[in-house]
Amino acid sequence: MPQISPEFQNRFFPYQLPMPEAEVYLVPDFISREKQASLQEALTQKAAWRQEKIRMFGKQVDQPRLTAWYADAGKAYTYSGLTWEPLPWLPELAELRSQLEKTTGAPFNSVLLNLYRHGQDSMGWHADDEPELGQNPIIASLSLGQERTFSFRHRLQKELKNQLVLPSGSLLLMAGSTQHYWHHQLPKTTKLLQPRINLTFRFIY
Ligand SMILES: O=C(O)CCC(=O)C(=O)O
Ligand SMILES: [Fe+2]
Repeated sequence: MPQISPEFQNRFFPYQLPMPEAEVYLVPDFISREKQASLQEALTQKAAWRQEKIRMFGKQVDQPRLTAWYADAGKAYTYSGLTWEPLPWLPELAELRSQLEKTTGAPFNSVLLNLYRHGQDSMGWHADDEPELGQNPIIASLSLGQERTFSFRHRLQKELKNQLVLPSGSLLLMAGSTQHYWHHQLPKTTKLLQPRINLTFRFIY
């Protein structure tokens, strides 16, 4: 099972969130200030954004965000009931992957991109616990652009919650038993917001 390195755990200990039965780090400025805007621009232009549908109350409706999925050849992934065929890595994504692998000591072979166009784009409560992610998945989630609120809620003790703001350039790393015990979401807001790109790097078996 892939593990995050003791070097990462020591170096980023101050950034670990105080959540029981979880291992979550929020590292601000993981992507340098100079790189954030150009990366967001490049990915907005070049990523193969798709408008996927979801079934809601028996109807097909647009997912409230655009998505794109890149992975090593031969990997297929089922996500919210959709099966994805991987696209070859863009150079920008390959570079982020190697930066993440170097820093965390963990391997990543896929990345899901989410584009939240405005405050009404969102992602509902879920855990990243699909079987192909394995027992204790390590999910490295990068944010670019508009800062957004992100929340955690314990799956058994519903009163245990944590709400954070994900700034541009930040890394949210979820590891250990986080996905077993916690759900997370990116809620809608009525505030007028600029676009945000989220990249979640994963390892698929
Ligand atoms: O946009 C985010 O920060 C959350 C994305 C997420 O949870 C996911 O892709 O599974
Ligand atoms: Fe997620």
